[in-house]
Amino acid sequence: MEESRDSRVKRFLTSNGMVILGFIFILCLIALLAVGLVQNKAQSENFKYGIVFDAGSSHTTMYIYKWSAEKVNDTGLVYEIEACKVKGRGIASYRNLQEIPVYMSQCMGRAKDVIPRFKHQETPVYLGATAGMRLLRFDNKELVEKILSSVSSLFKSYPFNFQGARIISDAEEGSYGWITINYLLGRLKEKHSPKSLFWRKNESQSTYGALDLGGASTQITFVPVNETHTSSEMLKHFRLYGRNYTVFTHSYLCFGKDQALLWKMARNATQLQSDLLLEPCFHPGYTTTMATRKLYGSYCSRKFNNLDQGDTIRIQGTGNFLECQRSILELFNASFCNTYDCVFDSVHVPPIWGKFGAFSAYYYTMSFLNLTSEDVSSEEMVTRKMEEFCSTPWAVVNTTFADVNKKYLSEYCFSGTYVLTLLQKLGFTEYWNQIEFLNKINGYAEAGWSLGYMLNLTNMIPAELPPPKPFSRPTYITLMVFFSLLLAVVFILGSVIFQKSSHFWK
Ligand SMILES: O=c1[nH]cnc2c1ncn2[C@@H]1O[C@H](COP(=O)(O)OP(=O)(O)O)[C@@H](O)[C@H]1O
Ligand SMILES: [Ca+2]
Repeated sequence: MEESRDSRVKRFLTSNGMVILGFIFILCLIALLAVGLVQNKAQSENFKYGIVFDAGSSHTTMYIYKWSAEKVNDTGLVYEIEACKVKGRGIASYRNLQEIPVYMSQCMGRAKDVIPRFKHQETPVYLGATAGMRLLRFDNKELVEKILSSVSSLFKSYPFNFQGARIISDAEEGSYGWITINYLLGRLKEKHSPKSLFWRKNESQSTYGALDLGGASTQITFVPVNETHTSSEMLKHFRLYGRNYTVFTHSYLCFGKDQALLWKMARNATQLQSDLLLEPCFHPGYTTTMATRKLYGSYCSRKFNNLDQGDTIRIQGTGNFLECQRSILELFNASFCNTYDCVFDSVHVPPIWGKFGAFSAYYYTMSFLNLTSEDVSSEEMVTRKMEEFCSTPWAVVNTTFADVNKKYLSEYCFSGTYVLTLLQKLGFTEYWNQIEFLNKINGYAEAGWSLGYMLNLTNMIPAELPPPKPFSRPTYITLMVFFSLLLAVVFILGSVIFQKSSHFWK
């Protein structure tokens, strides 16, 4: 009786001890998993940063990009955390070089605040200048060098890793814009299906063409269906994520919207008998004056210089869409064309096909005019809107859009008509519904050449596709948890059975 009570107590203690042990074992496993997860999360938060100054003809913008160091070779994972508009005009318009660092340093100060201090030294800074500086280079190479070296010495005085300030080429501007949008839209990398343990390729996705409209130049870049009839200078070859791409890219200097307007007005002003220019692309009732030095001062408008004119001309809007479009059409000289796929400026653009992303001033203009929606699927709809908008008196436009920047507002009739005409000339008449007007893509970053430029210079897009991991991260974690729990159950069961069997043998 005494003995049996003793053995019951012993058995009770042993079996409960096993339970407690098993419990501790499970707790340890859970703790291990939790530590593993937290550890991996901390690793993925090892971020990198990059700074690109887009020195356009009208203004400069500083973009700060951030990405996870772990996922460096994936696609669509870099995002823009800051877009700082540098105060003042484009860098090519400064004659007093002391002014440039004053404005630039405000954005550089912002970069110092936004990027953690311990990352400053490893963060690259690039400045790329576009058509404004290309135009200035025709007139004054020395001044171009001075501007770039003034910017460079400012950047060198900051704790970042300065990588250079230069004018990017036409082809770079077009190609990097194309890379940016296709990277952000996830069009460069084949997607793998996570449903299958065996990775398989989805059908290959086609890329988007890129349309960039600036103030001084405009670019079109896309993969042509057939490149055999295209001049090899306009074709660029890339190998990205294991695939070869041949893109057609062309930049039209002077066909940016600011230079086109100046050029058009200078052309019309040559026929003036007085100092009054009637301008159909401005709203009725809109008046302004312009220094002839400015009107004829650009490389693009200079050939119309009329020496007989005084210091200023008066400009008065008439708000006539048809007249406006007619005067814009005169800029597109097709006299060298001899085949159907030929457009302005004697450049042969291959036939348009596939989807296109239109950004920068294409987007700003069409978004103001409410013409970016998918419902606006034809050229006629845009034409009707422009006819109505251009004929609206300036007083009405001005009060309706009281909070819109006056310079942009006064030019939206011209800009909208110009966008319409330019797209017609590029061959989009039948393909209007193939165009998507893009600004910030999927919330990651603004469309433009600057992200593509940084991706290229930091080697973030590998030529070859990295071999895929056998399991996706969620599958990996699920399997780990499952096997750990199985292990625990087996261990506990084993212990219990062992315990029971040892009693049996006693
Ligand atoms: O809010 C806006 N509304 C209309 N146009 C804009 C707005 N913001 C910028 N722009 C225009 O976008 C264009 C940007 O051109 P950019 O300065 O990049 O020249 P580039 O690319 O030819 O060197 C300019 O024509 C500028 O006036
Ligand atoms: Ca630009």
